[in-house]
Amino acid sequence: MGLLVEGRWQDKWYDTDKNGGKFKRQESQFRHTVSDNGPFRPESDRYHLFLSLACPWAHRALILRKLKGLEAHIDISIVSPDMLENGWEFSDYPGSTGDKLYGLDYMHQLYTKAKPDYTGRVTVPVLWDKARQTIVNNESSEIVRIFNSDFNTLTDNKLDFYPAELQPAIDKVNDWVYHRINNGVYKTGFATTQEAYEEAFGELFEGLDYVEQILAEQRYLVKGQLTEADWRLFTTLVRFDPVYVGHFKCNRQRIADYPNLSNYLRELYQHPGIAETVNLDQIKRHYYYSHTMINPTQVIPKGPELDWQRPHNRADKPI
Ligand SMILES: N[C@@H](CCC(=O)N[C@@H](CS)C(=O)NCC(=O)O)C(=O)O
Repeated sequence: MGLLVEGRWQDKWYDTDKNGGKFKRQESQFRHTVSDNGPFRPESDRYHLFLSLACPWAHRALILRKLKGLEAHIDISIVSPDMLENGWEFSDYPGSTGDKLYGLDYMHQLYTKAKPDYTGRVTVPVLWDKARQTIVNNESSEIVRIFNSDFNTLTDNKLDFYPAELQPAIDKVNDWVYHRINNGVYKTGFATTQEAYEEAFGELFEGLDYVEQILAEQRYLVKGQLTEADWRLFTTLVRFDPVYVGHFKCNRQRIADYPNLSNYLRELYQHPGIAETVNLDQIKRHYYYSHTMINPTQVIPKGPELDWQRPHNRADKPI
């Protein structure tokens, strides 16, 4: 685990000391978009997605690629689940691919290929442009939107997970789901003081309790329509019982203990194409093996037993 400073790799863990033990996530730095009139045009086989199957942020992008029929147009490279002193690396771990474009050993080499003096964290996902040999975007919330709409002329896939009329409602939900839940599990797990842990823990479970209430009344997070807000929540929910409960000490209760959330999780998991984007082995391996300051033995728990293929009751909801 580390970061690049003026293009040189440094092995350093997150510094929580200056924030009273609190984990603060950095802003992503490559923020271009794909459009008909900019430098990054929507073209088949021009872009490549670098991702980790373990990472919830990368998982959103993988899901949208699948749902929007982009697999034939945008190929992927999957890093190793192990993120240790060299950060994300490429290997032949089962389910990973190696770097299909350049045969690099480490993800940080891709960042310096794009920007030789880059300073910052080396994160996934990365949307890469093969034509210009640079990073288009490394912010998953934006990659999700690029996939949702910017390749429609190529795919003719009109599914819309961010429809104009629902955007204000989706933005509102995303905002608190991000702070309390998606990033909330990290704030809880990476806290290095009791106070910071308890604050994040409280906000996380308030957030989950609130979602449980919403899902008692409607099928999805925004007005009974499946949107990006649901996929963004899904990637955290699917990691919750196998990893966050134990590894990140998010243990007031499991998703399995929430009737609505657990049915909702199963519905999303059973959505066509989604189960194959979930690699539980890599998910568990990444967190338990890479975060050595939380789990120095690197022992990976065997459980829990999960059955997300069981029937769900979500079709009964009025909206
Ligand atoms: N805001 C970014 C965050 C991505 C992110 O933090 N990914 C994690 C993996 S789950 C990562 O690559 N961490 C490496 C690091 O922070 O050095 C996004 O959503 O794309």
